[in-house]
Amino acid sequence: MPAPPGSTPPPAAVVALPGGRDYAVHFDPLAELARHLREAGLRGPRALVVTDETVGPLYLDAVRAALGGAGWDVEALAVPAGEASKSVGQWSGVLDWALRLGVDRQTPVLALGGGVVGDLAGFAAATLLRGLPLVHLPTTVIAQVDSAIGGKTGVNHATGKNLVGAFYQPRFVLADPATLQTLPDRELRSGLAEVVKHALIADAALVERLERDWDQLLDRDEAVLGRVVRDAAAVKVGVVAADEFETGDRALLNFGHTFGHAVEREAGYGALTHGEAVALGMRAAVHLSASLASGRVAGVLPAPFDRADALVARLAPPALDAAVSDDALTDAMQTDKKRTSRGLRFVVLDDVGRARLAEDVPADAIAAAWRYARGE
Ligand SMILES: NC(=O)c1ccc[n+]([C@@H]2O[C@H](COP(=O)([O-])OP(=O)(O)OC[C@H]3O[C@@H](n4cnc5c(N)ncnc54)[C@H](O)[C@@H]3O)[C@@H](O)[C@H]2O)c1
Ligand SMILES: O=C(O)C(=O)C[C@@H](O)[C@H](O)[C@H](O)COP(=O)(O)O
Ligand SMILES: [Zn+2]
Repeated sequence: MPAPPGSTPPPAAVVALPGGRDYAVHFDPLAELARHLREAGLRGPRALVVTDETVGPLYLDAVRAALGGAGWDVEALAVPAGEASKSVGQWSGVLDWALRLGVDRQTPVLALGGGVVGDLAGFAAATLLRGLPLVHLPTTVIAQVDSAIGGKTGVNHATGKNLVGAFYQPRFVLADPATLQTLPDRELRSGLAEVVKHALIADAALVERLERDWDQLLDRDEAVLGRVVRDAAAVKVGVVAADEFETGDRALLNFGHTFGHAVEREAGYGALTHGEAVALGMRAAVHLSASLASGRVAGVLPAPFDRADALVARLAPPALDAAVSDDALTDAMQTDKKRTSRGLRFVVLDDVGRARLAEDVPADAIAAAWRYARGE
């Protein structure tokens, strides 16, 4: 939420990283972009904006206005909106465009949009001239609480989700809360899936507030949505600062994703939103958590998993396509990046607000989790 005139905006969250790579996550209007670039030591004068064909018409003028007066020379590229743009082909297209413009290592890449633009532009920034300065300007809930923070960049491959990419941290993140007001309802709900994920794995107090304030969130009450987005982003900031390269607890951010990424691949990238697939995946993962805690689970889940399940149900995940078999989905999970030589690893809940990794998960528990996600 923008700070009222005359008041001091709340301090930014800082992702603390070794090697002088700390960066801030600002919740501030896009109009403040030139100041944040200056304060981060970025001077240009040229800036490359990568956006998509939906977000560009909504917010590119605001970015141009913010930068134009401060002497920046802005070049912009809009890719088609949607998950299909997270492809090797689009990544290569961004490289072609940037190299044609004759960029140098002082040219920042500004990713204006949701997680698709952030992951794609971030990977282009990571690979152009072996690294151009990257700034995220996230405009979806998913991007403001999750994808713009933490440095995972990349694109999808037919073999699996996000299989081509790099860890590459931004110089800063500038999330304008006002941009969330133009999100379609489907995308708002989709973004709340990652919010619910952050709450379930690490923040029991946030679970309680989500349960209490859900209707106001769906109504986009600025104060309620603004606070929830900040708190969910804070979970990500903390996890990334503790484990940048996912050698330990960062894997917990993958709650619901082992199942969810398989759903995205089997449905065809873009058929479901990432958040919808993660919501379905969390339904399966909550069931798996209950199975591992209490053996075979029939009917209503035992406490505390019933509570986690009820929160996930508020996301109203779509039905899993009956034409896609559970075996196909289980096969698709084999490309998961958390896999080790011992097999798949799943993120499960021990309690609401507490998660862990589970190995050696029995095949029948996975099959039962898929059936539960289908509502069987
Ligand atoms: N890197 C990470 O850590 C990370 C974390 C979570 C998700 N992701 C990735 O992010 C992607 C999903 O992100 P997403 O949900 O933001 O998808 P997205 O970028 O496709 O955006 C969703 C839709 O909303 C539109 N849109 C964006 N901002 C808007 C606004 N303010 N007003 C109106 N329309 C707007 C977009 O054009 C698009 O059609 C997935 O590819 C997922 O794998 C990455
Ligand atoms: O930042 C992370 O770490 C996450 O796992 C966040 C996830 O929400 C996100 O979807 C991520 O891209 C998944 O990562 P992957 O390594 O499993 O592809
Ligand atoms: Zn995700």
